Amino acid sequence: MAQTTVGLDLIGFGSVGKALLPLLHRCVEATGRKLVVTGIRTRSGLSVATRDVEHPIELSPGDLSLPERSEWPEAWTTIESVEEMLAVSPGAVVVENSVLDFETGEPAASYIRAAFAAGKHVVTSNKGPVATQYKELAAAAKQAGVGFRFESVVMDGAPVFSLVDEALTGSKVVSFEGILNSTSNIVLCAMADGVSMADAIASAQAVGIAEADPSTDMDGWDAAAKVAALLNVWSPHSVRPTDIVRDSVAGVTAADIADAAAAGEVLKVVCSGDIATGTGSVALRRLPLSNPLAHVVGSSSALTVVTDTMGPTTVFETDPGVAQTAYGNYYDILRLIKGGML
Ligand SMILES: NC(=O)C1=CN([C@@H]2O[C@H](COP(=O)(O)OP(=O)(O)OC[C@H]3O[C@@H](n4cnc5c(N)ncnc54)[C@H](OP(=O)(O)O)[C@@H]3O)[C@@H](O)[C@H]2O)C=CC1
Ligand SMILES: N[C@@H](CC=O)C(=O)O
Repeated sequence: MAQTTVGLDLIGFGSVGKALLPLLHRCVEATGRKLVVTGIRTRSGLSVATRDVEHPIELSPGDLSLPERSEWPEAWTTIESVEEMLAVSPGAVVVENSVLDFETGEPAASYIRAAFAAGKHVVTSNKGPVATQYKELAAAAKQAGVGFRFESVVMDGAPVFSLVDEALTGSKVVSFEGILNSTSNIVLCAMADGVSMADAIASAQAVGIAEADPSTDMDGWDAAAKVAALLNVWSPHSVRPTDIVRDSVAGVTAADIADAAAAGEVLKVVCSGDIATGTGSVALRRLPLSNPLAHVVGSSSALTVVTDTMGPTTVFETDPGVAQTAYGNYYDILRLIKGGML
């Protein structure tokens, strides 16, 4: 019989992991199931698990810190590794929100494999595993009989994978094109308003949207990881971010932006992919104002998916922050519950 309370083991507890907590209470009304935290593993901060789903991990509301050790319920214990958390905790779902490694997808991909081996479902915002090892991970999840969901990997909580899976079910994707990296778009827009590149990067960091190393955004790797993830999920090909043709915005100057503006154009980083060939690119382009992508500003994103049934269908996401990424995690957990996996 389905458990009333569903435990979540959190790997990574940074901007996104923290933003997930305020959403958890909604689940009871949406599904009749209670979501609680049963473990948290970070690299250098919180590392704790409970042995009992009825004594979940509760953090101080203000600073999200743990209570003093002497006040811990008996069921709580410190953990030394992700593997130990998976073994100790009764959590049914692992929420993987550790940092992006666009070359190997590690260690996140290994954490996800360990979760599958422990019989746990996985939801993740981390592009690395989907961009580098998607087909292997999907096969491992299938073999273990658990769910593997990753809506936040592209465009945060906006429906991208579910658009094709659910709304456009029965359709085949032919190609896609869009603006998928918020940080570089924030920077290009701010520079057009006279802000320096360094200050613009700092503002993307301040809202928690830049990667841990912002050069991952500026050099196009985050966008290449998103293009690779879309190709891996929608095409028969297996690609990696390093296969995606990629431009950097690190060398863009105020003069480049002013030149484009003088010609009635806007500089944008445009991501595209072709399903038949499994090829993709992240290209710095001058777009005329007649192109709808020219009007995607700040952290906003847009993706046009061309399918064999509907032609182009476009999703716009306006001014997302980490709350929208966390919503993607929450959405994935709800889909596991509503799909009968939990
Ligand atoms: N922020 C956003 O808007 C979006 C983020 N994402 C993706 O979500 C993921 C999380 O992003 P965000 O929360 O912003 O990142 P943060 O940098 O804020 O947090 C990362 C967390 O991962 C932990 N961590 C790092 N390395 C390891 C490791 N080897 N093992 C276990 N934990 C580790 C960190 O621990 P410690 O603090 O101890 O170092 C920290 O708790 C990333 O993969 C990112 O690409 C996707 C869409 C949007
Ligand atoms: N660093 C990323 C965060 C979301 O994926 C971005 O800037 O788009």
